[in-house]
Amino acid sequence: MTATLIDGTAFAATVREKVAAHVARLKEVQGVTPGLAVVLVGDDPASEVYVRSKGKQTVGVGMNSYEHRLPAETSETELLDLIARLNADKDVHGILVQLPLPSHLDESLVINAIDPAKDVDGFHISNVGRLGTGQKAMVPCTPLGCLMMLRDQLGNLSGLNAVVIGRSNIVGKPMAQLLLGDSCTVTIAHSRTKDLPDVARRADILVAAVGRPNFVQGDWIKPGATVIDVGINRIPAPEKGEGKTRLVGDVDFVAAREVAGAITPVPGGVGPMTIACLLANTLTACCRAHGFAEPEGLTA
Ligand SMILES: NC(=O)C1=CN([C@@H]2O[C@H](COP(=O)(O)OP(=O)(O)OC[C@H]3O[C@@H](n4cnc5c(N)ncnc54)[C@H](OP(=O)(O)O)[C@@H]3O)[C@@H](O)[C@H]2O)C=CC1
Ligand SMILES: Nc1nc(=O)c2c([nH]1)NC[C@@H]1CN(c3ccc(C(=O)N[C@@H](CCC(=O)O)C(=O)O)cc3)C=[N+]21
Repeated sequence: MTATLIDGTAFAATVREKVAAHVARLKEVQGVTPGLAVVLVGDDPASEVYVRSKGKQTVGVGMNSYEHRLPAETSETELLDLIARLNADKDVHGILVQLPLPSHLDESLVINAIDPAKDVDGFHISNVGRLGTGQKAMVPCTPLGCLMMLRDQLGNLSGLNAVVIGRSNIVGKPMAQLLLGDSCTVTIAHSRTKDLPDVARRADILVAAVGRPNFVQGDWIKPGATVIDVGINRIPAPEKGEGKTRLVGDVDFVAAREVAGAITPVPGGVGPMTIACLLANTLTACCRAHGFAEPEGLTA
């Protein structure tokens, strides 16, 4: 059996359409345009690409995009000053500080300086606590996108065994919280997990967020399982020419698609959904800030 491909590119386009329709209504009825500020410190080329793509898509759904590019040697005080200004700016409903930050800047300190109501990444300690206690939160974009695809694919997730490989604050942990929120039986695996292949084989839902190319093997997958590949790994692709690279996930896709029931590809899976969910979160933050009705189907 060959697995169903979960088309993240197409799904993300439907999310953006919903966001765009809601934004158009807000502008017409309320005279309010949601705004997203993205802050990039330094000139990491991969981050450059993502930030540009975010800016384009933000404008594409009718929202305002504010890009702030700061030099790598920006001081913590300068960055905190900018965040304070964005917190106070009523035209800015969402703030995203692109990670990783240069090593002289304290990531937790910077993230926790963002107004939690504008924290569209969902990384602020108050949003993390809210998610963990089942209170209304801003939910991290990547796990939110994964949850949307899982609900669409499987309907009700209740009672399913979910295994998340990876325990980072930005993907693994919030993913586990969301799956628990949908009443899955959740296991979080990581680099110290014993017998990882056996743990993975129990999963009806397997989420790989490891950061190692083709790490999850075909025979780690329970036949019929739904596999979500979060990994974005750039590897050499000499077949495309000297010095060329290509993107692969954390799952050995060719082997896995023969065993899984459904699987997300890389590229074209979780990545596009992450950006679509960032736009959805900005719209949600704008609606909450103004006391407007929230969009349906775009939150956890
Ligand atoms: N598609 C998207 O939108 C996004 C994709 N990503 C991608 O997802 C991947 C994960 O990102 P992120 O969570 O930030 O990564 P981190 O490096 O922060 O976390 C990786 C996790 O994988 C675990 N791990 C590493 N090696 C092994 C191993 N041999 N066996 C089991 N577990 C292991 C680590 O365990 P331990 O904690 O024990 O060290 C850690 O918990 C990356 O490829 C990243 O590029 C990230 C964000 C968004
Ligand atoms: N504060 C913050 N929030 C983030 O959400 C955040 C971040 N920092 N730092 C970096 C990671 C990574 N990330 C991705 C987003 C989109 C794609 C994406 O669209 N990928 C395309 C391919 C893009 C390409 O070709 O390079 C795909 O998978 O199809 C990938 C990765 C968000 N991150």
